[in-house]
Amino acid sequence: MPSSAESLNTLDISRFLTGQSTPTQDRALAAAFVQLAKEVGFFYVEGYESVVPQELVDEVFHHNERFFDLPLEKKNELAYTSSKANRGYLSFGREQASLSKDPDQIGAEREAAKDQKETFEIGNDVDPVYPEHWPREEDLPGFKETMTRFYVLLDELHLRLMSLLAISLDLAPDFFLPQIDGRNHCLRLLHYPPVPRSGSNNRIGAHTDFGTTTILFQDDTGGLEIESPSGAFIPVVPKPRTFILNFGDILSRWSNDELKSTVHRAVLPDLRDSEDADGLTKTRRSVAFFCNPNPDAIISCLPGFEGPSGKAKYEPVVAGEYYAQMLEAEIGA
Ligand SMILES: O=C(O)CCC(=O)C(=O)O
Ligand SMILES: [Fe+2]
Repeated sequence: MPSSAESLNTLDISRFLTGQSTPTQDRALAAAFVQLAKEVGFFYVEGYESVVPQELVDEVFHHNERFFDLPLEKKNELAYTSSKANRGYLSFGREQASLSKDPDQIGAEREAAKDQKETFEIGNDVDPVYPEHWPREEDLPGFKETMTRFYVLLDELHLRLMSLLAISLDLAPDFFLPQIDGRNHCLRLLHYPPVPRSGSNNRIGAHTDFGTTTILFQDDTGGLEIESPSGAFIPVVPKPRTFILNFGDILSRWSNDELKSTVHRAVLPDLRDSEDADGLTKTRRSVAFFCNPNPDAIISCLPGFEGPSGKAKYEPVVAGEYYAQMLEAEIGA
């Protein structure tokens, strides 16, 4: 685990994505990927543009701004209805990110230091049960088209990242495919508005993510932090043309806790001379893609992760049921 942000590693996946690397180079990249997943659980990734063009990432951030600038009534028309659907607008205070799974405890944390954020969640747009909460085209021209394109390309990126994990385990690159090919992911736009520095420092409370991996793009404001084993929080400073990759609880469970689902949070950014004249912090925006297995995937200890005892720590679990429980605790039914 690094002691400072500068030492968080960066993996370049460009040659792997474009098929220019040799199998030996792919194995070396896969080994580095898994080592970082085991030791830190958080790193920067560069060289993704052959799959996800940077102009598209910029366009998504532009839409993030336009979306949250909509009048509150418009956003409320798109309100998040249930954690089962997991789609729509989550207004300030609705979700409290937490390490606890106990609704009373989470409620107490919300009272003490509410998450100062609003978010918009987008699913796979072809779900037969839960329709998407798209804004009207006349309100946000191009929004749906951009987000749909981004979602599909990030799904592709997730499949490639999981194939690196398979390669590192000496499994066929498509080993995970039958359990992750259902596009069961959540694309989340986040907006942390300016708030007075005199209040709570919390933007999103300390938590782990739930799924396989999270692909996270952040603007240049700063404030994201990860917890080191000593309990100290380390800043993850913004780095242009990278995303941050971290691992979620399901992958951690799948790997018998070998791959780390690292605790992280966002706090108010450091004070800079050029801002804060009005006593308010700078706005922060980020875009997270929470990758999940298919809802019916059975998560039981992967080959190669049984450890010296040869025993799995956890009973098998159905991915969709596990995920639903986690979401319900943080957001409510
Ligand atoms: O905004 C960020 O950088 C982190 C967001 C996050 O951790 C989450 O939504 O789970
Ligand atoms: Fe998170």
